[in-house]
Amino acid sequence: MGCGASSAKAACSPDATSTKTASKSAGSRAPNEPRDPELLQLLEAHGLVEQLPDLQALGVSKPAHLSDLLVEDLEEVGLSRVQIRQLQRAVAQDPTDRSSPSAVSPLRLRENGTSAVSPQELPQTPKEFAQHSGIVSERKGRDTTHTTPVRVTSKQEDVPRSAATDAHKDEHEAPLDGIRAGASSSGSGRFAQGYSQSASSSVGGLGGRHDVKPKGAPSKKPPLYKQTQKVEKVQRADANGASCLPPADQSSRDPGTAQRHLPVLACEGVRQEPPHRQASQADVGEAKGHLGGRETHDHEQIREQRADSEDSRASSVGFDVTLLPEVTLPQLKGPQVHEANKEEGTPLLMSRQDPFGAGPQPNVGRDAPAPSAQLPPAVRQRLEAREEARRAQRSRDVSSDREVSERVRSPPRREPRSTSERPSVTRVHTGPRAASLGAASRQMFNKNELRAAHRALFTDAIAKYQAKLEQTTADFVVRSPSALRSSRVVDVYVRKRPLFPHEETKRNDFDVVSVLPRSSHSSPTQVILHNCLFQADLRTPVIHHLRFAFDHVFDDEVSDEHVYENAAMSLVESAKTGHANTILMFGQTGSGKTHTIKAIERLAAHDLFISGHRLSLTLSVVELRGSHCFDLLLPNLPELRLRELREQQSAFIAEGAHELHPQTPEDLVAAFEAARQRRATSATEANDESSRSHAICSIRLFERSGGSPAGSLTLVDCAGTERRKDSANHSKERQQEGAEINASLHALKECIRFMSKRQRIPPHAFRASALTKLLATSLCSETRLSVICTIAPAASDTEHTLSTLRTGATLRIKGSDQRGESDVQKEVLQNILTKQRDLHPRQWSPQQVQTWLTELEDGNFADVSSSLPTEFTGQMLVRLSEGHCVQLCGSEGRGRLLFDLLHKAIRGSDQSR
Ligand SMILES: Nc1ncnc2c1ncn2[C@@H]1O[C@H](COP(=O)(O)OP(=O)(O)OP(=O)(O)O)[C@@H](O)[C@H]1O
Repeated sequence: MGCGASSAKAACSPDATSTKTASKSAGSRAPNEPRDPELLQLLEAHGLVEQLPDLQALGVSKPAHLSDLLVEDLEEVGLSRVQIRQLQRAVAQDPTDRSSPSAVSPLRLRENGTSAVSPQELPQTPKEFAQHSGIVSERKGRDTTHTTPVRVTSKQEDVPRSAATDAHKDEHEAPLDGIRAGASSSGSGRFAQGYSQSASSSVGGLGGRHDVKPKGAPSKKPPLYKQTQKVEKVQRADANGASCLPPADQSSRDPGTAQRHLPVLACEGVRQEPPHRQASQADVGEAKGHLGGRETHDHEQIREQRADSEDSRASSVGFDVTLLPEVTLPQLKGPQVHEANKEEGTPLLMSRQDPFGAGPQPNVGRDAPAPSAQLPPAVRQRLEAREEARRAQRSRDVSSDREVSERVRSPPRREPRSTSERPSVTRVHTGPRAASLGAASRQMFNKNELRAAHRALFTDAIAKYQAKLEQTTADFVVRSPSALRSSRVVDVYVRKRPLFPHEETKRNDFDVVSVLPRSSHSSPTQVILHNCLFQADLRTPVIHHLRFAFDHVFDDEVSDEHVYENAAMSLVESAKTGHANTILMFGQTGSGKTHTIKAIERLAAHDLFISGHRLSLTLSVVELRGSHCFDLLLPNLPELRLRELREQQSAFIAEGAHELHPQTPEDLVAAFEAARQRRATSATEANDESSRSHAICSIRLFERSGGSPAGSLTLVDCAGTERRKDSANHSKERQQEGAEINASLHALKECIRFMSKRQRIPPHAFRASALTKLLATSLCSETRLSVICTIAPAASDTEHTLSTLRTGATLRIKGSDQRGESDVQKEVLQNILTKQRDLHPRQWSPQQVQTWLTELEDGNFADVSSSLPTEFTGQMLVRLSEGHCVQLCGSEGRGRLLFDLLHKAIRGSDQSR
């Protein structure tokens, strides 16, 4: 505490009256008071006789009084820490002092406000005691024996040992003894500071019991600053079985006399109980009695063990230093404490956040000294300074936060501006969003919008490229059909449909697909997709000319018959000779799959019956919608189950599919048409009559004579792959349909990838969709498969066309380039912005310099252009001096004229900017 003997008494006493009395009492011992032989003996034993007068001046007349003094007081007298320590032990072990029956605690006297009260004069019943103390409020109600807790300051050493023992024997007999036994030297110097006692339990007749520590226990205490944590530990240990708190309602009745609770920690440290220790033990004992408590023997052991361990570490004096602050009881309700004990088993006192960050602290009352007050002054000052700095920092933070929040709530007012003054951008982003402002303010362009916007630019470039291609086709390395055939997985054909007028007019679309070669005497096998793009600056157009090679590429002008003859007829013939063949239509929605397969069916129907009466055929048509399979040959469209054939691995059939036996080509075509009519279609953005399902027509051929199967032809019309824009305005069901279509086509592509890589498709790839299940036999190597990829030529369909071409190319060549294209040429077009503006002469390219010179003055300077090096740029041109010009032109007059014209052009360009 750092206060002197008397000041400590004043500071630590709970009420002013008792404090004054205590001070007076302490100071009433005259230095020339008759010397106590025991005191003299004690001081002699420690070589401290010389200090006797000083000690007497401090009010010490017997050994027990030593315990009333602060360590600082003893140091002032001239005692070293070691001597104080030894003295402390001696006093604590002095049995003679304890056994003095006549001894009355000076503290008690002080507390009671009398200078000398003999034990006989003390109240003998709780009620008397309460009335005697003068600070007890009458308790109304049933339990009138309970009083407001009283601070009792009688010293243990003043209490006869027999009385304490009696209290043990019979708690109800001697409440006062119990008080005495539990009384502490509270408020009397540092030795005893803070040790006050709850007398309520003993006053109420329940307490009086206390534990006496066996003699011989070590009595060292740790240094003060080390004991803060220990306080809590010991308190918890003591609290396990009992609460030393009195019923809260007692203390709450009189807040003005709120009792300061005696910390249990005070029990620690001395072998033969010093007053505070006994007081606290009495407290515990009383509280246990009050709560129907248990034996404290275990806790005693714990404390002893701790004291032992601390003893080995402690080096400073721990004579009777108070560590815990006094606790104001009204804040704690008895039942709460009881519950806390039951639940956690430890906390007697509710903890609060330690202001110094030293962990949980006991819950102290408002008028109780803060825990830091118990620390040494130097430590306390340090902590207080630190806390002050923290508080200042916190207040600074709070004020800055408040400023910010006020700014947010009420932004600074601005004078309203007129409409004309208003900025074009009204929304201002601040803070983190400002980072995205650039992106937000930047206009986002759609690829197709850019294509359409610069249609003329791109079509010109494509036309020039096509013209150039006509000349250089021979230079382009084209794999011969025979070379391709050797590595063929399947036959892949590409059919380009014409660009519809409405696409050109409405969407400003243009044709970006070129089929090569264009000569009539060789069949086209290449297709070039002109992918028109803009570079990242959105100013420089660029065209990627992607070239793909296929077995045959059908231009938009070719007839259906031509397509059939080149892509399907061979398979029809092959089927008639006993082979299994499949023609698969693949492509984006609206690209002409149905259109093409319709023509093939019609033409194949005739071819199939050409063989006369030798063959008969059956037809089944099923529709795959998602994972469902429906029979298209029956009007009610029954759903069919896909069953895996046992005899053949990864072969599925639509079980129970209806089979027709058309006898004539017309019957067959009529059956095809009927099935197509039943097929689910709907109008989409890309196609007015878009197929929303996959259709599989299976034609099985039989020998009429024996009925044995001759061959088969499977015609598959896939639903078109869709992009988001194709289904942007679709209903939820339609979008779901589109998702299922894309999923099944994705499964088909996976099978195709397997085919191109290792030929054998694993079963799990077939099982991924109903489409691949039914196509499993067709995708096997024994079956001849022709895939006709249909593509739309519109620039807005570029991405989709590219995907189709890549899939087809992958399918065609085993181990082909992963992306499918065999050649890519990138053509960067002139920057659209620089073209619109007049280029500054220094930006001219060598060609532009040549052109300018050639055209200047009607060709008057054409000879100059030929004399310049080919890499002569505009940058070099603008640096020409007059002398250079004269030199180049060969005459002074022409030279000066050239110089003037050049600088006229430069000035004109500067002015135009
Ligand atoms: N080569 C072509 N010549 C003329 N018109 C064509 C050609 N190919 C397709 N068309 C027309 O384009 C439109 C869409 O064709 P089709 O229905 O065959 O496309 P699709 O690929 O089957 O589309 P979806 O996958 O949505 O069913 C039809 O009106 C069709 O007549």
